[in-house]
Amino acid sequence: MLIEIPEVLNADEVNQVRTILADAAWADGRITAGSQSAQVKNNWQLPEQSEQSAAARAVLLAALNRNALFLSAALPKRIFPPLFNRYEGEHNTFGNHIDNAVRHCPVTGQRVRTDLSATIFLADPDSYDGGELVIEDTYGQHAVKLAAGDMVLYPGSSLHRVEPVTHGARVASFFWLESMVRETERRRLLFEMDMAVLQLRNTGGDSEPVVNLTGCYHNLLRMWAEV
Ligand SMILES: O=C(O)CCC(=O)C(=O)O
Ligand SMILES: [Fe+2]
Repeated sequence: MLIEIPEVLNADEVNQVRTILADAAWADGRITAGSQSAQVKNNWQLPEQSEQSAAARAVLLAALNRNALFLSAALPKRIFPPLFNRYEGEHNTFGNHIDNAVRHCPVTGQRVRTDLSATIFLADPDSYDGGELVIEDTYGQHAVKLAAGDMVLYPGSSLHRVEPVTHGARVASFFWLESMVRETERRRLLFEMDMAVLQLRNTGGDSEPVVNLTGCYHNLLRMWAEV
């Protein structure tokens, strides 16, 4: 399941993050790549321990933690501290790869199973050419290029790539998370149920069947969640 979540960051927060990143020292993106993805990775990344990473990350994590759609779709257990990347010049790109299954976080010292991968776009899509995030799933390929502040969430098991950036600069945050519900299909079912219940509540209020359905949602979550 691929989910696009609009305006995770509002315009002020996008500007805040852009200002923080404006005078950051970018490093070779291969600093966090596994041996296979390092062969196809050609971009820039902010060192995860840098002051700017910490400041920009704080803005993002606050925004993620208040976003109901994100919380419902991801059911996060552990969020790997968001990283920042930049594709600019000499046709920066990141070829087909699947993200490492488990990541060790140098900031928290925790291991995170990458059930979900995420990108939050930070540059205006009109300001650069190329740079689509192409994600393959059982329904084919999806090319994703979103407005600044928007996020895409997709299963960590997906083959994906970033198309070459042929003009301008593509700046984004990317990260992984471990979900309380490991299986994509279970998570998807819960998300669809949550959204449907929300719609019913908004249109018809808390009728008895709606209360019962809400109970079913929580009882399924109780059955499947690892916390
Ligand atoms: O830049 C992106 O949108 C994704 C980056 C990516 O796939 C990765 O760093 O593993
Ligand atoms: Fe990736």
